Amino acid sequence: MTPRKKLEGLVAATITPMTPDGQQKTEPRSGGEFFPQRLRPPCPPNAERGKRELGVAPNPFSPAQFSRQINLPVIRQYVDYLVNEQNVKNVFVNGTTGEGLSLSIQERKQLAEEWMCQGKDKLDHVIIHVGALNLPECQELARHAAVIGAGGIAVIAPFFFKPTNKDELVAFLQKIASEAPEVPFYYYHIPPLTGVKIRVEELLDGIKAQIPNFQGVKFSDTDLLDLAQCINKNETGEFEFLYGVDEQLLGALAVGANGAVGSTYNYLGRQTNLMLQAFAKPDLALAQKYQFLTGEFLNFVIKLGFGVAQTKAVMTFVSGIPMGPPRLPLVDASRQKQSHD
Ligand SMILES: CC(=O)N[C@@H]([C@@H](O)[C@H](O)[C@H](O)CO)[C@@H](O)CC(=O)C(=O)O
Repeated sequence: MTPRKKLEGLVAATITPMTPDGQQKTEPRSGGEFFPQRLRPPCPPNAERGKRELGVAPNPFSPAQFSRQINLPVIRQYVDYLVNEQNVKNVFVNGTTGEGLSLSIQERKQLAEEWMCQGKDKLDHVIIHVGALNLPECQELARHAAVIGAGGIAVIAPFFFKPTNKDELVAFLQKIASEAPEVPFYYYHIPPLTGVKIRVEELLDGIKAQIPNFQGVKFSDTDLLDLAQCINKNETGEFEFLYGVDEQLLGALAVGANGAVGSTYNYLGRQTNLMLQAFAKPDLALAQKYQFLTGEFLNFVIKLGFGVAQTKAVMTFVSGIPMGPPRLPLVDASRQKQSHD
């Protein structure tokens, strides 16, 4: 087995492209030979995608509104854009930016497969978020991610019935991680959205004994003290800490974050890579300059109301790749603006 390349640097939190009219684009296109033949056919044309999801034939008469809204054919162009234009070679699929929790299980699998397929020989790491509100779905997605050869899986804390302490949270994560024991496992810490505020530093204690494939944390919180304490505990460097608040990445790098996962790396990847280079040099003044640029941009758009819908609009504008509208309950950025006017 070739040793795994360490996950560091930038990871784009991918957007899920959707068609404006709810119709799935079906034009056939070429794809790589990714999946082992015995498991599944390699990158079939999109018309066929979804018909053979783990052997389950979809009902052609069902209102497949939800699965038809995903614009799978643009993923290929998206991969090329990230790699060639933004110099970003890692992706985090089906997370917050990807509206993962608003997609059906089947859609999440299709997207994961598409990213694996189109990213073959182009991307370094494809991490699939497999978190959901119930264990069976998380486990199913974890097994699926393992079958398609994902470079890692990540899980958020469930946020309807919430774990109230570290043991409950670890027990939940363990049941998912053990379904894909060979796949590096990341805890996705995002308390502003989950409301689960269990400190990661606490969670790390003894984690390897319970989750042998535990690989690290996607840390999407502003609590840099918690992050710093995690990194301080990680003396041997066995875990990776990927920071998820793009506007203060430089602070996270200063306390030792290995890299970052975020929405802005879709279109500000090249610029943020320059910040990473300046920080590594070290040229702190230059690194600050880049961080301030991101901060100014985000400060401006956050005041106007910034979220996944706006990320889709910005990415469409910058890359020229049609990302489409978000799925309800999120609404199109232009409509959202109108309703606020
Ligand atoms: C709440 C949220 O969406 N946070 C973003 C950030 O990249 C965020 O968009 C950025 O820092 C701007 O505030 C990421 O942490 C989310 C993310 O990585 C994901 O899509 O899973």
